Amino acid sequence: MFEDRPDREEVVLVGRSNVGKSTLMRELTGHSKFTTGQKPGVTRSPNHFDWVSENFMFTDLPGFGFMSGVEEEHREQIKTDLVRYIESNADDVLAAVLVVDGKSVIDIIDRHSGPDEIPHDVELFHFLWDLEVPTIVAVNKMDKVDDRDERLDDLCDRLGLHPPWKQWRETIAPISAKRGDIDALNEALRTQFHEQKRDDLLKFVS
Ligand SMILES: Nc1nc2c(ncn2[C@@H]2O[C@H](COP(=O)(O)OP(=O)(O)OP(=O)(O)O)[C@@H](O)[C@H]2O)c(=O)[nH]1
Repeated sequence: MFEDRPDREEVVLVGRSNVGKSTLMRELTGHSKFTTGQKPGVTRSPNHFDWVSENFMFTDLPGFGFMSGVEEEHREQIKTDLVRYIESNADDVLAAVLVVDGKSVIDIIDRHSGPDEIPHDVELFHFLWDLEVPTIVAVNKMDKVDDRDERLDDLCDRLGLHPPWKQWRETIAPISAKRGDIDALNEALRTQFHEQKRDDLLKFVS
């Protein structure tokens, strides 16, 4: 299990290994001390960092899904830990950012879809929604994608959101963390927070 969770509200980052979570964390927080690299599965335990302008922190949770050289049993353990972490902290989790690789996500989802199999990304997305954690899918590495709209519409379709993707801008955020192009994600986070604050206020007055 993960330990030492600071008592603060947080935005959690989840996603398969090598989708660019550490690169994105660096962009979001301005911190430079993240391990990035080609080796899948580099991130192993949660990293907590403050967002520059807001009073909450980002938590980078370990990579899950396919990790070469990591046994199935260990991968399952990582996934179980991730699920437990979110379940037990759901009240303090302001939002979740599910990071996917825009170039490969559709292929990966389609390869793992079957009568007895739900792809990890899709499973996690629904799991977060069921927990009522506002969830944003950060579609990273868009600099490598040519058919942008088509790809994003396909992703909506796989996640059970009606295309076109443009009507889901508070949920689908195409970005390129490596190029520092994360405006769509910042915008989606702001929208989610405003909606949440409004809901809290409505609860308060009703
Ligand atoms: N083309 C492109 N490459 C990117 C982008 N973001 C990250 N990368 C590259 O993707 C690779 C993985 O990035 P990381 O940030 O280490 O990925 P991670 O998800 O933290 O990986 P784990 O630690 O395994 O969970 C690195 O080679 C990055 O340079 C992007 O927006 N575009």
